[in-house]
Amino acid sequence: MNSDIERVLVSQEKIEETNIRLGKELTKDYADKNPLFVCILRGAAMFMMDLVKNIDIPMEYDFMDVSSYGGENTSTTGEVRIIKDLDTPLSGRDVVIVEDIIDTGYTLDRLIELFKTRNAKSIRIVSFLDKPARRIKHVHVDYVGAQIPDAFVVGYGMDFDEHYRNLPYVGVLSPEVYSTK
Ligand SMILES: O=P(O)(O)OC[C@H]1O[C@H](OP(=O)(O)OP(=O)(O)O)[C@H](O)[C@@H]1O
Ligand code: HPA
Ligand SMILES: [Mg+2]
Repeated sequence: MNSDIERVLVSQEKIEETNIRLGKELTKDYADKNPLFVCILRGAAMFMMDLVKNIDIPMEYDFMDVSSYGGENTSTTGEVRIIKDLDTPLSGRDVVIVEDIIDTGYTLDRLIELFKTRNAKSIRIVSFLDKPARRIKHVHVDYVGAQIPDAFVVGYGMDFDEHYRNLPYVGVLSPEVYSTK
């Protein structure tokens, strides 16, 4: 295990199981809807690619890049910047927003508001992780992989200062790593 990781929260095995479960639920709920899955870069990229392999219906996907946690920060600024917008029109579409983690809820709150103005037919959220203890903006998360305690986690797409995204599991980052920065 990476020495900067205090403990593993979601193992590779558990990740696989979770993606199979979520894929089945979404396959059932979106049959005949041709949903548009919207991956929120960069954190959700790894989850999205695993998830869609478990979805067995016609569907499309697109990517959007937004950011709120800058550089060496473990807390949000509350300001959500759009770095890359979608290429697909949302009007009349059944949209599924794919996130890696919901923390304060600012990112999702902003995205839901924006997608409503683009006349999406429906908007649902699938997030690999949910950290309810830190929620500021109340957003309803329709599909959740796992709830986690209030700790800064990395791996499986999630970063600290752009590192650790490639870890194949989710782990709690040792506080020494960011307190000595
Ligand atoms: O609920 P919130 O407090 O808004 O936090 C969740 C968001 O923060 C992280 O993204 P970040 O903005 O750090 O960018 P990244 O995905 O490129 O790492 C994470 O991937 C979520 O998108
Ligand atoms: O715990 C976290 N880890 C990485 N990125 C994040 N963005 C919000 N919360 C987190
Ligand atoms: Mg993100």
